Amino acid sequence: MNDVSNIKLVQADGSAVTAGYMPGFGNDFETEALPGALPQGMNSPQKVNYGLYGEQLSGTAFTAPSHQNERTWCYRIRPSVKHSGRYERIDLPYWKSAPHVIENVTSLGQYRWDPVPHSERELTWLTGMYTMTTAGDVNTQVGMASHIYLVTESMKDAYFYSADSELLIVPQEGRLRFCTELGIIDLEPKEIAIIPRGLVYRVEVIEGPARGFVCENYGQKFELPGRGPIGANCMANRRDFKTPVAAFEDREVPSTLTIKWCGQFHETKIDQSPLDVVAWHGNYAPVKYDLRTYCPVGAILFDHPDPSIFTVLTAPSSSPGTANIDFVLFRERWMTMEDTFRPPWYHKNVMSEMMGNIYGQYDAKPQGFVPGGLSLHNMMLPHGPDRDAFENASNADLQPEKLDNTMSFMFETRFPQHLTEFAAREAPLQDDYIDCWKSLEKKFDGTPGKK
Ligand SMILES: O=C(O)Cc1cc(O)ccc1O
Ligand SMILES: [Fe+2]
Repeated sequence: MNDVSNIKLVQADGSAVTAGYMPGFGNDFETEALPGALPQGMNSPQKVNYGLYGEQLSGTAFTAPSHQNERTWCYRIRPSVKHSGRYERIDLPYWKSAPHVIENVTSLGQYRWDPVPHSERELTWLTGMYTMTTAGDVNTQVGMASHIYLVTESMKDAYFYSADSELLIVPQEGRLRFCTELGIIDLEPKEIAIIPRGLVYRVEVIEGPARGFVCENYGQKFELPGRGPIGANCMANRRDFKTPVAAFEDREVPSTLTIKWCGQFHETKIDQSPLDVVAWHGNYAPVKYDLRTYCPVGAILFDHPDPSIFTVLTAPSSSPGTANIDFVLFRERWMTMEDTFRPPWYHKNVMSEMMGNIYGQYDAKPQGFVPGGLSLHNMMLPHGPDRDAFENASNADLQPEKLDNTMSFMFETRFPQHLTEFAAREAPLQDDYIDCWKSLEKKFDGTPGKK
């Protein structure tokens, strides 16, 4: 258990609190850690209570359509310009950004990795971020990167923000605390969090070592998918998303702030904690979500629908219906389809599929795709159930069956995903992955009838 006692969370009566949350996704929140800190009825009074500075954080263009427009008004001890200075380039050698196409690394292929193991190295949220794939272009704000994080150490008097991206975080092991400008998020496996572009934070280890997956979204923000004829309920429901209440630090200690900007990392020295927002209101905020509240909707008579029915969040691209990224969840559910091959069908997909296993067994790959592991089925590369999954599903007695104790996910992007050198040469790549289809037999013998 790491020491998290240097976190000072303040609530209205000045006493310490643990992380507290407000329900909803994309709604307008207001929260104050000290009574009366939030101006009412206006954003920029001539003087703000408590001597705070007013500052706007814009997550979309000022002129974005109103249903997409996101911004938050912060009332803080110092304006962010005081948490800034001269920037010096630093190197985080394992955190890569697109475009990052490496000569002699072949991204075309079906790949699978065992969990990246922990090592003796002491790693923070920044030094422990290992990029597996990149897609699109960080400079033109399209595409994504997938990362594995291995974190053993809390960031001490060190803060970070990404100007390039929002981060979707999917823990697999350990517990982390995200102390952000807008409040505190505690995160553990079976939950996810989104940290918006531009938001300053520090990551502490509550229970380590921690491992998980990150989807770094360079493009338009994640939103809830439209449910179409499904209606107003099921899948991910807005009320199950949780945004932290305001919490601030008034701490004057020499600190560093690291910024990710156009794929590069820059550091500046500051004299205090930048987590000094006492009150805020708006709709641009970090959020967490418990994946156990995801309500899957599926086929109840026959056939296997497209996996888009399990979309938790989607980050749109400029082409309607073709996502920059879909975050898709394969969790516990009943299989009831009659006369149906129930696991995923064999397929080739124009989208590129990076999958991760949080726990349990995935129905198309009963062996080899293990918790903490990843697989990549890149643009237009054939894949599907391994031989055992095929034989079992083709011959199963089709009673209603619960797929239990299973949680895998997919980061699916319209752009091809390029392997990093780390993914190709250092991470535990399974050389024999494609052999899982080798023993699929030819059953056709020219005669009609089911074989
Ligand atoms: O490839 C995979 O395992 C993911 C997937 C699951 C599914 O049910 C249908 C299509 C698909 O790509
Ligand atoms: Fe697939």
